[in-house]
Amino acid sequence: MTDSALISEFLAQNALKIVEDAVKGQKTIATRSIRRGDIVLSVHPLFGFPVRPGEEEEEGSADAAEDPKAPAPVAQPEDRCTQCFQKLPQKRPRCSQCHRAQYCSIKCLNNHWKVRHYLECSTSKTAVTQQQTVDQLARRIKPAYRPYLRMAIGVVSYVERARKSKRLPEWMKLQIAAWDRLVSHKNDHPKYVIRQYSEIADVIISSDLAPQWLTKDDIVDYLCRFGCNNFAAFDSSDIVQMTGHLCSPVVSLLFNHSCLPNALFIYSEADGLQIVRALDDIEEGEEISISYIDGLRPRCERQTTLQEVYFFACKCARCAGDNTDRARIDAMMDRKLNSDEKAKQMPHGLPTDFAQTPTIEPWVQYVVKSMLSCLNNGIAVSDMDKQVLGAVENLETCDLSFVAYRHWLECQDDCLDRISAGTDHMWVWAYVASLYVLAFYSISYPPFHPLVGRQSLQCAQLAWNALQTLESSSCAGGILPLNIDLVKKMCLGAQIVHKVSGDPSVDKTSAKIMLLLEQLSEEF
Ligand SMILES: C[S@@+](CC[C@H](N)C(=O)[O-])C[C@H]1O[C@@H](n2cnc3c(N)ncnc32)[C@H](O)[C@@H]1O
Repeated sequence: MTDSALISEFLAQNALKIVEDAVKGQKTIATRSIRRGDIVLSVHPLFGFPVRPGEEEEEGSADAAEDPKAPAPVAQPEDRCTQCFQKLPQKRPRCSQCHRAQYCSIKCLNNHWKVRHYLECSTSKTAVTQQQTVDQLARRIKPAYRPYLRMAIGVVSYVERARKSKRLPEWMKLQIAAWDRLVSHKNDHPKYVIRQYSEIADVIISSDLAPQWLTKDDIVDYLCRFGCNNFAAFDSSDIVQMTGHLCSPVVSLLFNHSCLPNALFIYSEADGLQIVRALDDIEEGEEISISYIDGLRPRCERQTTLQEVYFFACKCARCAGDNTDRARIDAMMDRKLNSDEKAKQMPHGLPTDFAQTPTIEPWVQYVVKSMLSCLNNGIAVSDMDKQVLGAVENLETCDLSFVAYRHWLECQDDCLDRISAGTDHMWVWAYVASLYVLAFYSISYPPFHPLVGRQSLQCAQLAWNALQTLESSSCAGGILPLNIDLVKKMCLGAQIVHKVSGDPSVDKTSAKIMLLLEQLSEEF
């Protein structure tokens, strides 16, 4: 089957269609209506590997490469599972053939073998030598670019395999066909990035890992493609902690970016699949989009990253500055604060008098309540705008800025630390801090984003703790910004949202809190 036929067949199987787009190159539309939470597609990434300590510095950092002639440092042991990228336990099964691949469980070992390791596993001696070569080569590259070197070597080995053998699994043929069609934006990358890519290319060419047919230009082109098409794998339980690097050309090829996307990609650790799920109902003919960056970032930051890394000016509804609540909030977050304003807007940290009744700014309460009631009723975000807009109208004059929000995030950590010290009212403050985060999440992410659900559940858990400690210290529940109905709604919100990410543990926890709240409300 030709490359085009492979891709067309995959699209047809998943009820998707690629169409040309004057601005974005091409885009993918649904050829059937898709329900919120449905899987749009799932595919094995072409290549992926866990993050390594010390290789996560910002791109362009001044960190120098190590002197390759210097004595080799004690080898940094891989501390993550080759399949799921989770931290390895003390007892870690290894592949009995190459002894190199390590896993957190026999299940991961078996899954990895069945899907790809049977193809790449070589004798223990060859595998160790190859790994040592890659590690040695990596020392000649700045830490931030080492994942690029590993990725280029990995992709080259798969392309080489495809050239030599026609008997590859279908998913791999599909991924390689898609890799060939990825945009590279070769002429758009800044000179200093191309210089780094050239250095990596030189290092690979000079090694015995480079096949004969590979030129330096090929490698630079591969690195450009990887630079604007790569994915991070996140821990599926919190979707925040980065666990690995993935190269999944099919997903890159198909989905454009939106700061308010209608789909989300997740790395499903158990089976090593990259899964794209609908975050909202998607109509037949509608474009399916994902977010390349964290939607929590303010508009100016998002636009800069999208321009510098992906080479386009984002004109999605959220960025276009239309008259919605989200656009207003973005405008507020973008506002440059002079130092006087900063001082005025910074909350002074958490009060030390914990017996004092905490206050939540009305707009935060309003945004949270509106969002949760929309979640409960399954209302679309466009209708939610009308409700939230009233609260957001006041934002321009409100004291809270993005700077303050960041500060609140720190306060939240601070709060959680202090909770362990055992002060009863700290739970209330932790709840307040987490409400601020929920308000920002609910205006920055699509309403059914798993992070919104997780945060709702955290608020509910903190509220439950607060209610309990207040009850035991005989404080009147009424004076608090704690309302049992609101907390129940949060649990429900969390349940609904988590149906989208398919995490059953959230359902269980929220059902338990709901039950406890029922008992508590009878006592009040
Ligand atoms: C991962 S590819 C997506 C597929 C791409 N549209 C194509 O035609 O091959 C990423 C590239 O698509 C384009 N792109 C993605 N989202 C876009 C958007 N919202 N607006 C304009 N261009 C976009 C940019 O050129 C970006 O570097």
